[in-house]
Amino acid sequence: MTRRTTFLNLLKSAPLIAPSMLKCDFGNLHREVELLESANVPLLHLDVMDGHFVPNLSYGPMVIKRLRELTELPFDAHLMISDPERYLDDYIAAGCDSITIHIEAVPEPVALLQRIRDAGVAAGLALNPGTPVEKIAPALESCDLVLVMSVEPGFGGQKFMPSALDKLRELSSMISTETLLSVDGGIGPDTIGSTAQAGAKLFVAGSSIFDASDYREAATQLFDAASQAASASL
Ligand SMILES: O=C(CO)[C@H](O)[C@H](O)COP(=O)(O)O
Repeated sequence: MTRRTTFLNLLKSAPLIAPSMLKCDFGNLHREVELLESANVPLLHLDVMDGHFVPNLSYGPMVIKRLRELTELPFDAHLMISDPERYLDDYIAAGCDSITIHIEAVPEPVALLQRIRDAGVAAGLALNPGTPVEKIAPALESCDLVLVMSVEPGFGGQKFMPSALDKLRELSSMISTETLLSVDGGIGPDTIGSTAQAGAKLFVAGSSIFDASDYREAATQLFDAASQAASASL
């Protein structure tokens, strides 16, 4: 079984709440991972920023490799970087289970998505708030995951942009049922329901988990809100 197959199997347990490891306490990574495992989250979302594609820097493959030694939770890596093809092998070797690149960084992404799949890793494509869905349409068959940004990428703690809802609705009618539709930015108890109704299955949550005193309670609240909204829209 490849990492890609295991990652895609997660879809069966949707809604999936993915803590965004941009907002964690980097001085206590081991403790943070333990707390997230006790919170029963199904995966971790790793925000990789290069200070060039986005105006912020986070962490790279060395930190991810060390994190990999701390947990068996699947890693959903979101590369907010220019020239991802240059660094791809490092993220594969670091133990990522899915790797998402940005259409704004790779306007012709099919070959790179295929390279990710050939490495046995799930391939994802993200689009920024200002990018229309048509830009990624030709590449959708090469995607295991599609990530709709509901804030401008770069920082946690921003306000959810409702324009993401139309994109989620449009994409859910375009992708296969085996593709994970993901949303990232400003996801909390008040916003997750509308994104679940619009078709999202994987919800990246930073502030709404890491600013809470009890990660388990926060993740459960998000899971329940997404489940209720998803079943109400059936
Ligand atoms: O990719 C990101 C920012 O580029 C983060 O994943 C995202 O913003 C999560 O943080 P929050 O839930 O606080 O919005």
